[in-house]
Amino acid sequence: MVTGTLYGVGVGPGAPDLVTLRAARLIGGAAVIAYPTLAGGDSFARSIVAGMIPAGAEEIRIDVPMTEARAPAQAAYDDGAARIAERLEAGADVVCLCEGDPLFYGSFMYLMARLAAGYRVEVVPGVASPAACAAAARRPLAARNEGLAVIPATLPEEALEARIGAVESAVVMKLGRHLGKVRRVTDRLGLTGRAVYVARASLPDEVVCPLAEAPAIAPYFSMVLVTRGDDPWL
Ligand SMILES: C[C@@]1(CC(=O)O)C2=NC(=C\c3[nH]c(c(CCC(=O)O)c3CC(=O)O)Cc3[nH]c(c(CC(=O)O)c3CCC(=O)O)/C=C3\N/C(=C\2)[C@@H](CCC(=O)O)[C@]3(C)CC(=O)O)/[C@H]1CCC(=O)O
Ligand SMILES: C[S@@+](CC[C@H](N)C(=O)[O-])C[C@H]1O[C@@H](n2cnc3c(N)ncnc32)[C@H](O)[C@@H]1O
Repeated sequence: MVTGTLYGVGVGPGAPDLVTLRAARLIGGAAVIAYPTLAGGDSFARSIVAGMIPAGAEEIRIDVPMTEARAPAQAAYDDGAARIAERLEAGADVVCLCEGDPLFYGSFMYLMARLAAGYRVEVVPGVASPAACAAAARRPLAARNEGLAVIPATLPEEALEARIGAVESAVVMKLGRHLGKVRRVTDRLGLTGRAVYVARASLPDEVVCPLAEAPAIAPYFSMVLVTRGDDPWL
């Protein structure tokens, strides 16, 4: 029997009308859908495309412990990949949902690493969150000869300072409880005044404000955009 195809489908940053036509077509025709969930809770990725999932589609929930320790998440991906492989072996295609873009800090890459040697894999890119945050803030990410660094706020404070201090423009992701640390760093670098905070871009409760006015603890789906020097796009 011919085995099924694994699709890694980006569903964008939150607004359902930022889902690509290709993603919508695959989700709308899916018999088996897989997605990551957090501590038994709901899936953000699934909520974005809930209106596109066919009634009666089989759903594979992969409960990923989002902890700093790698081993629990790895065990969850092992288990999820095994359940997906069963369906692929039976000839079914599996559509795996991923918030934003699947290969940009996305959970899908860990499933792909486990399944790509044995099965056909196709990846559908999605609107990645830095693009959505730049749009929300009406702020270019990079221009002309500028570089743009993508920096996780989960790094230790000294590493964060070295990296933000070394680049022209940065998007600092994964804020959550790390926001205070990021603000201390931009204060020391004299960049707080050039930094914008964006939370839940493209969703109805989106927030855009100067970093100085951001809450002390941010939601996980938020980031800071930093540019230094003169605005090169002027
Ligand atoms: C450890 C930690 C640090 C870090 O972010 O690196 C981390 N997630 C943390 C927190 C957290 N994550 C999420 C919320 C809910 C917010 C809410 O619902 O409001 C919260 C907040 C909370 O728990 O309170 C949701 C979430 N996370 C990812 C997706 C899927 C996606 O976006 O694709 C979704 C949406 C799922 C959905 O669709 O519903 C993906 C990833 N998150 C990872 C790690 C990697 C997986 C682990 C691994 O494989 O090791 C991976 C794959 C990215 C990677 O590999 O980098 C950090 C621990 C706490 C801390 O340190 O503050
Ligand atoms: C695990 S990464 C996933 C990134 C995703 N695959 C993408 O392409 O954007 C999660 C981080 O993406 C950022 N993020 C995702 N969606 C967002 C949104 N709608 N608004 C603001 N930040 C978002 C946040 O910094 C969050 O901590």
